[in-house]
Amino acid sequence: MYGMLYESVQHYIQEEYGMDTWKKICQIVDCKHNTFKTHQIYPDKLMPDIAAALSACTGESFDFCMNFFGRCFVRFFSNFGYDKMIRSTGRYFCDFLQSIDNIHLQMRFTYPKMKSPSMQLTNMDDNGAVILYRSGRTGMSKYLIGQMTEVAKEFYGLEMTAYVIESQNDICGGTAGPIKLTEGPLTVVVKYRLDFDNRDYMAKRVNIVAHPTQLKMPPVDLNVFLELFPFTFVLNHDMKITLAGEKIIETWILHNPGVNPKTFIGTHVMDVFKCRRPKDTKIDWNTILQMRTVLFEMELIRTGHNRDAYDAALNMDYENFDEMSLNEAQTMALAKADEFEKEQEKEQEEAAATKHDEIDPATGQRRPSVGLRSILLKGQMFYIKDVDSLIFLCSPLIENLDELHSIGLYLNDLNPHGLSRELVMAGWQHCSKLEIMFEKEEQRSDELEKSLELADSWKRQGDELLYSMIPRPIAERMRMGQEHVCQSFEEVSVIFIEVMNIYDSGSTNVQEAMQAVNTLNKVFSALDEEIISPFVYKVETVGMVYMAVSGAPDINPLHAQHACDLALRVIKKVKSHNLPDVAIRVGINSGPVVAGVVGLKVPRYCLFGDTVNTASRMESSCDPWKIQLSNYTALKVRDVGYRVEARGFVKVKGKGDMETYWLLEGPEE
Ligand code: HEM
Ligand SMILES: Nc1nc2c(ncn2[C@@H]2O[C@H](COP(=O)(O)OP(=O)(O)OP(=O)(O)O)[C@@H](O)[C@H]2O)c(=O)[nH]1
Repeated sequence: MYGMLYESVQHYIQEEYGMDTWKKICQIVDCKHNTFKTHQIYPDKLMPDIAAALSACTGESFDFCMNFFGRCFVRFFSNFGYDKMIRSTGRYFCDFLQSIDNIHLQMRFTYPKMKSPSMQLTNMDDNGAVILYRSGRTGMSKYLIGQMTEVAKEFYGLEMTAYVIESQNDICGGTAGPIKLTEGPLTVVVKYRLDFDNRDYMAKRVNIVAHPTQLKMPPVDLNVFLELFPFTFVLNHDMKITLAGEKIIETWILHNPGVNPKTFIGTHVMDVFKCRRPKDTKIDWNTILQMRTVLFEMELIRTGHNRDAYDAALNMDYENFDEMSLNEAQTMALAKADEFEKEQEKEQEEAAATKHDEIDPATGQRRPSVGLRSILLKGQMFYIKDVDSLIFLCSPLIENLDELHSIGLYLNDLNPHGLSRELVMAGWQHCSKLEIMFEKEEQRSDELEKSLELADSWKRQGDELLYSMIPRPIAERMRMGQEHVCQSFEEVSVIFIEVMNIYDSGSTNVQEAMQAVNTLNKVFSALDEEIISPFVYKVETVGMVYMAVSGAPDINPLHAQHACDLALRVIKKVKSHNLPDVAIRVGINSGPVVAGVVGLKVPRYCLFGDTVNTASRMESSCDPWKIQLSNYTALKVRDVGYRVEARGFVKVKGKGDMETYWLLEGPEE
């Protein structure tokens, strides 16, 4: 389904439910698109999936969400100026309801691959109407109610309520997916009752009094129609073709070279046509009689595709054929067809031999498939009382000159007054203009996609940098606008790790300094790898000292154990690096601290209090490759299985004699 529908959904979900809800929905439906491209096609199931996700996020029902999306679409397409098109469909809401098919048809140059639904107004009265919706997509039936409700309100000032009278295959679609009971695509058929004030429209219909001169009009000779609409055909009650325009017969011969042209007349319509729209329509007299306001699309069945046989068949003067010579013409046409087939096979072998590219280097376009494309006729079935027949007043649906050629037709085959030519030429110009526009749009949206990705990566890098200076929970609070983030913690464990013998600060040797920086970087990177948030948080590095904390900013009752685990891990890890002469020593102390972000230019998360000073002393008075715990920390972890050894009383600067412990190992695994 085209991106335009998804753009409207994304726009209004973000506007009415917020960006976070939209992000959550994208996560749920695994949608990778930051934006949707208007003219790009996306999976149909995404629409019901997004509705199911919105329903899960908001508690609204699935139907409510699909109805909401339908309303979003109508509100959104005004951005493209389509509201003017809706307003011009007719004075009354019923006029609009009968023009929806046409609206989609007129948009087929802009959305060439559109598979739009078909709508048929089957009944009207003062209080509303009944409309029949057919589509190859599941899950859109409530979407349509939203669209019609919004159009009725926005463009006709009508309050409309709609409900489903009966339906077939109207299942929700989406990833859960329709359970395909039958092979091939499902056709969804839904009949709605629309309740709205329709008195004006009904009154208008009654008041149109035919002018007296119109009352006694002479019947029109059907051949006039066939001249005006050379692709037209007439059907009797058995739905057999009783009359046909010159061009439809010619085209049928062209597409069915071996068949006797005379057989076209008298054949059942469904033996020579496929009904493309409305889907799955029963082609019988009574059904079609009910569908006079519906736009039909009939595709001519073709059995063959060769020009020469056509010329041969066309140049035959069938009028004077008796049965025998008629077969002669057929034989000749078939011989021509065989010849053509052989030529084609030879050409394809040559093409295969010369690595015939699918893409024509001259135009960069895919080479058209050899042979003729079938022709699609669009029109309405009218009942002509005088001859008690149905006439299919139609024109060929041809988008551009390439398509005209691929069907084997020329501009002068198209009826001059039927606007088909103008449409083809306009379509052709429109398409080429559109192609340029699409390319530009593709380019712009690719650039937008790239800049969004770049912005994303910068944001990620910025976040990483920020989180390296400030713990994530603190950064999020500051991002939400919380000013001075300062907190006191009853008890944390502070860890100081010093890298020793790495550099003689008195030395002036640059080489040594460079070497020291490299080694320090290796050791600190190894320490960084052991920091597992939210259990332990890296606070800072000052010179050769690496400071960490457990129990802030995330409260953590096991802070002492996590601090000791970190210490044991880093001793083991740095030892495993076997860096010559390098050693580390670790000091840990537990107690209360105050923590907060200080500084504007380079904000830092800092800890304050005597607990920090003591932890630092535990490190600075520790032996290489050892972990020294304060008395308080040692008693805390000894009770939970950590092996500690009393070091005795240590003279600690600014603290006097302190009883400290060595940490030997963690609890038995
Ligand atoms: C000028 C306005 C409109 C434009 C440009 C437009 C265009 C489209 C496009 C591009 C699609 C997607 C089809 C596909 O990707 O295959 C679509 C689908 C659809 N349109 Fe329209 N449309 C318009 C007005 C309307 C209105 C007014 C209604 C009904 C009140 C309507 C009913 C639908 C429905 C129900 C679908 C869903 C597809 C389905 O059910 O199979 N459209 N339309
Ligand atoms: N890296 C780091 N070290 C700290 C912090 N707070 C205190 N210290 C260290 O803890 C030790 C004890 O601090 P104090 O009791 O204030 O001692 P001081 O007199 O300021 O500093 P010294 O000259 O080392 O005695 C000192 O070595 C400080 O450098 C801190 O937030 N970060």
